[in-house]
Amino acid sequence: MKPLEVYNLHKQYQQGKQSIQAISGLSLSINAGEILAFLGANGAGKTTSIKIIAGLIQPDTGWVKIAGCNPHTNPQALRMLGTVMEGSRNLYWRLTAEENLEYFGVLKGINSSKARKQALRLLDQFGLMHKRKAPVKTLSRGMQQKLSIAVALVHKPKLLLLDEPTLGLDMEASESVKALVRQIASEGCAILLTTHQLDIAEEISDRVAIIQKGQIITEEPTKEIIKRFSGSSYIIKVEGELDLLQITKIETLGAIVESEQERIIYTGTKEGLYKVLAALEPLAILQVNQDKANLTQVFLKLLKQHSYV
Ligand SMILES: Nc1ncnc2c1ncn2[C@@H]1O[C@H](COP(=O)(O)OP(=O)(O)OP(=O)(O)O)[C@@H](O)[C@H]1O
Repeated sequence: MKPLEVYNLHKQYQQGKQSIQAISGLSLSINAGEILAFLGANGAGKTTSIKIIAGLIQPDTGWVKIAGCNPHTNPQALRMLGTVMEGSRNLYWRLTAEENLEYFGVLKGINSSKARKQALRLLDQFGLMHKRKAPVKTLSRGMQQKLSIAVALVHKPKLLLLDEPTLGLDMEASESVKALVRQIASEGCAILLTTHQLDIAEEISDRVAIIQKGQIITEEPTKEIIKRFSGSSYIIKVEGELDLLQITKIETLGAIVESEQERIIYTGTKEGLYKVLAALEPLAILQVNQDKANLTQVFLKLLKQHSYV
């Protein structure tokens, strides 16, 4: 049974006389231990989808199952769900870090002695033990964010909805939250990550789903999508100067010599690349790098392609 299955969701909002189709036929699923980055431009339909998954709003048609339970018909589903939404922290500011964890644990249906044990385990795992007795309002933003995630995990959910986990955090806090997110996934929790920080999504997600105008336009493993969009250009650096004959030879093969940057660019097949490298002999080849796309480029290209469809 998958931690999350979403099938054919549709949702329309009514605004006066105008109807807005926020979601049209959205389906996706996440396996245990997997991080799915759910990406889309402003207004694409991410929040609406997440609110439906969290049982907060009803879809017009379609269904959601969290570990086999539908959150719209079976409240048990919410026991298997943890949510960290940006902007609305799931914490009580006057309570201490430990009290927050215990309180939310009990609220999610675990008994108080288990909640206490879980609280201590999470405080330790999240590096917050020294702030155990500190009221939340006195914690730094990074610590509050870590505690928010810990609180969402206190009842050991199968699925974690994580919205903008590193927004506004400094480098160190951001690194630590990223490592924790990966660790949580490696312990078996499925994570639905929404973020506009595409470098973070690229770094920590296993799979990417891109939504545009309420529809998924792409869903594939992060590494594969990057590979698919990475160019067939190679950047070659050699030791020493090229002579005129070599320059003519490699230019005939389609390479471009960028003398100022002391590099050669070749766009083409691997076989073509080998011919260029052979033409450079006897100079020593210092490096050959393939031009690699990043998720931001992929995302922008896909949105552009699909806006003409
Ligand atoms: N309560 C509402 N009433 C009317 N329209 C709404 C409502 N909530 C969202 N919408 C509209 O539905 C569409 C999808 O919005 P949604 O908030 O789901 O997008 P989003 O991808 O989360 O955007 P963002 O990245 O800006 O948060 C938008 O056109 C939005 O204006």
